[in-house]
Amino acid sequence: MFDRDPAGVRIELRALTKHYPGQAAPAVDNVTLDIPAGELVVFVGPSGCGKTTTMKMINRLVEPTSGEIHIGGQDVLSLHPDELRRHIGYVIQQVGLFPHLTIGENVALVPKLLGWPAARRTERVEELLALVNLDVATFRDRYPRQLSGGQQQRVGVARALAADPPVMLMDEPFGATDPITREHLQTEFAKLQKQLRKTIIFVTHDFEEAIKLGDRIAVLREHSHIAQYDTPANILANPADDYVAGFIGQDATLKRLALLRVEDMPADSPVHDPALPQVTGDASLREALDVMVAHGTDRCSGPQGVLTYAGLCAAVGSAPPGSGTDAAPREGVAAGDR
Ligand SMILES: Nc1ncnc2c1ncn2[C@@H]1O[C@H](COP(=O)(O)OP(=O)(O)OP(=O)(O)O)[C@@H](O)[C@H]1O
Repeated sequence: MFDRDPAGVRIELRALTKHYPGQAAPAVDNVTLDIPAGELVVFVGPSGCGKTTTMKMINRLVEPTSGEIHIGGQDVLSLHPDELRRHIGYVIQQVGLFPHLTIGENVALVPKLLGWPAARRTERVEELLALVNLDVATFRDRYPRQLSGGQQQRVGVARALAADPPVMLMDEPFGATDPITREHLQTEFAKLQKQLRKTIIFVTHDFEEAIKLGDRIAVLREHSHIAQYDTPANILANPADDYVAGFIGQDATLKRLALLRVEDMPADSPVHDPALPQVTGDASLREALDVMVAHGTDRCSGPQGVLTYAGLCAAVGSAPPGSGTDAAPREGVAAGDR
């Protein structure tokens, strides 16, 4: 099996097609895509374009009509589907926790199927609940209905990671949670993936979520045709066509600022200034801009030095309003764009 290395393996889709019986057109038509080992690739596209069908062919919940799928060089269609699915983590919007099993039992489901001894399962449950920020003593013996939606989603992620699969498929995993919980789960999950480096395919309708989480984004049209497949920064800077630009919306510059970190910027002046509004090194440039706007100033200080509004503009290749020097943000420009 391809999971000897839990750190992620390459996935290759070759001319993958699904034609559901009785349908006039294929749901997925001739899709070829390479997903590099250890990367998180997001499928974004309108409802019905074939995102879920494409994903479900990878763990064979849907059987392809034609084409090939290789995971870690192994031909997926030659494997037994049940056996295959035990080695691929799967997280869905409806979570799918068993209501009559405790949280601990839910998380240990696949390890139990794989025949792990009880002591190893217990240890793994403790490790995983800690990993997704759930207190073991509080949650292990509760039932799913005793958890909030966000907590249940965390359990869903822990369960998918239980057998340390190199591949995870995630279908709108945070889609059913309220916006604040959702943002929190996204931030936690981004940190987790930095550490784990699984190969992940993540389906969403939400372009902001795609930008925040994706190493790469596949923007899909009808029949899963690929409109653009690139890093978030490249898609924001150079959308392939009007269709992709339509997904990005009006505020591409703000989205690009959200991708860049203060610590990755050359400071305009490399001396920390305690008198200015402060930002942390891991804050995004969008957060730095928010701090400037909130304080009505065109500069703030990170640990490595001073950042200016003109510097932020230069980082995303746009000219500051006014003269091109350190002009203060026009009132309403940043805030009104959101
Ligand atoms: N079991 C099925 N039988 C017949 N047609 C199906 C089946 N499942 C999906 N389809 C059709 O295939 C197309 C793609 O569906 P799919 O669920 O893959 O899209 P999606 O992009 O994931 O949509 P959404 O974002 O709304 O979940 C749609 O036209 C859908 O109606």
